[in-house]
Amino acid sequence: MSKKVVNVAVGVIVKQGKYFVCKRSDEQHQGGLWEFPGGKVEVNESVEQALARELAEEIGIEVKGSEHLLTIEHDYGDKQVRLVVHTVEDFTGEAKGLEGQPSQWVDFEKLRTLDFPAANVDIIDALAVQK
Ligand SMILES: Nc1nc2c([nH]c(=O)n2[C@H]2C[C@H](O)[C@@H](COP(=O)(O)OP(=O)(O)OP(=O)(O)O)O2)c(=O)[nH]1
Ligand SMILES: [Mg+2]
Repeated sequence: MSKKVVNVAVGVIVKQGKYFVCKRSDEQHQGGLWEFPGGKVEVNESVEQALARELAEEIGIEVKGSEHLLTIEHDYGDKQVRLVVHTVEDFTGEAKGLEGQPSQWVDFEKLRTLDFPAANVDIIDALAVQK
């Protein structure tokens, strides 16, 4: 039987050339690493709906528009994920960690030095190409 794949909506929030990242808590899967905010797509929800919901819940912004960047399938061994990554430049509100998670705005040079889950290598590569 093939393993269940968890669909995750991920948002790369960009403002004035900087990227918003949050730190995953130690208890979470891939805990202690930086992430682009987002979360699991629920049943009867589109990726865009999940993205808007998760970004409202986790960082308090309202997404007005987003662009698909790439989709990554990655098997962590204990969990198989499909990250559907969107770039979000069109939003209202001030991004902040609403769930107590550390967060920061970083430029690309800093972004590439942060510790992310392994699947995120492809996201950083895609952003490097865009620049
Ligand atoms: N949000 C996010 N998840 C990522 C990234 N990279 C990566 O491998 N993941 C993985 C880690 C998790 O296995 C999964 C996302 O799950 P999540 O913990 O954010 O899901 P969620 O917000 O719905 O939270 P919960 O229900 O687990 O509390 O995707 C990333 O950049 N951002
Ligand atoms: Mg999440």
